Amino acid sequence: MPQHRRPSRHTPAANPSGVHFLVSDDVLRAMIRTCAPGPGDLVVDVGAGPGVVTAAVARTGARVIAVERDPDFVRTLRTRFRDRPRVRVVGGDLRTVPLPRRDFLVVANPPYAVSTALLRRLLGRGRPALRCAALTVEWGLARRVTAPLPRSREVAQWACRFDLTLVRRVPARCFRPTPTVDSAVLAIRRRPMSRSAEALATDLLDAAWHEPSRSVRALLRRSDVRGEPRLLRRCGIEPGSRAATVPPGAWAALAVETISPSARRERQGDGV
Ligand SMILES: C[S@@+](CC[C@H](N)C(=O)[O-])C[C@H]1O[C@@H](n2cnc3c(N)ncnc32)[C@H](O)[C@@H]1O
Repeated sequence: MPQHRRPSRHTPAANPSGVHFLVSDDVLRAMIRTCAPGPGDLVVDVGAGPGVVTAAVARTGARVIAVERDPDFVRTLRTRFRDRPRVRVVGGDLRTVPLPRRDFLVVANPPYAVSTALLRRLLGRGRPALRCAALTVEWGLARRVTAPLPRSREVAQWACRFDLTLVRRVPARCFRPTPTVDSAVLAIRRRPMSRSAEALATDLLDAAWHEPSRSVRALLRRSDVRGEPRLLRRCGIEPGSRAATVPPGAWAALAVETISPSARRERQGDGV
C-alpha cells in the first residue's frame, strides 16, 4: 500500500503559486534511494517549499542547499531548519541561482512550469558539476526525455552525457493539491567520461543527427573513430544500421572506448 503522509503543520493549506506539494513517503524514499546521498555529499533541493524534501535529505547526513523563490516559504524554511547547520536556505529563482562548483546532487520536486528550464540548466553544455539527480517531473516529460531514441536533438545531447531513466510513475494523488496529470521520478546520472570523450560523443551524435539515413559504417569512415564491428557491437551499435537508430548512450560508449580503450579495459578487469 502506498503510504501517504497526512498533511503536516509544514504542508501549506492554500496553493498560492499553483504548485503541488509531495505527500507520499514512498515517493520521497524512492527519490532518496535514487541518489543515495550521505555525509560528505552536497545536495540541492530546488523549489523547496515548506521543506519536505530538504528535511528527508538532511536526515541522511548530507549538506543541503534549499532554494525557494516564495518569500513566505523562505521564512518557513529558515525557521524550520534554524538548528540544522548543514541546511542552507537560499531565497531565489532556481533558473538563476548559482549552482555549486563542486560535485553535487539534486533531489527535488520542482514546479512543473520550470522543469524544462531546470533540465537545461543542469544538463546543458556549461558542464555544471551535477553527479546525480532525482526529480519529479510530469509523466509526459519523463517519457520524452527517457525515450531510447529521443525526438529532439537537445534531449539526445543530454542523454549522451547523462543516463536518464524512469524510476517510477507517481500517481497524481501523491501531491496536494492533486494535479491533473501523473508524474514520474526521473533519475539523472552523469556518464563517467572525460571531457574529450564527451566532446567526441557530442560530435558523433551531431553527425548522426545531420545524416540520419547514413549507415554507421559510412559515418565513421569520415571520422577518426575506428569502426571495427566488434568494438561497435560492444558499444551496442550494429555497424550496418542507420545512424538515426543509434541511442545516444551508445555514441557515448563508443567515444569512451575511442578516447581511452586501455583505461576502459583495465576498469573491466581484462587489461594487462
Ligand atoms: C511543486 S512545489 C514543491 C514544494 C516541496 N518541494 C514539496 O515537494 O512539497 C514547488 C515549489 O517551488 C517554488 N517555486 C516556484 N517557482 C520557483 C522558481 N522559479 N525558483 C525557485 N522556487 C520556485 C514554489 O514556491 C514551491 O514552493
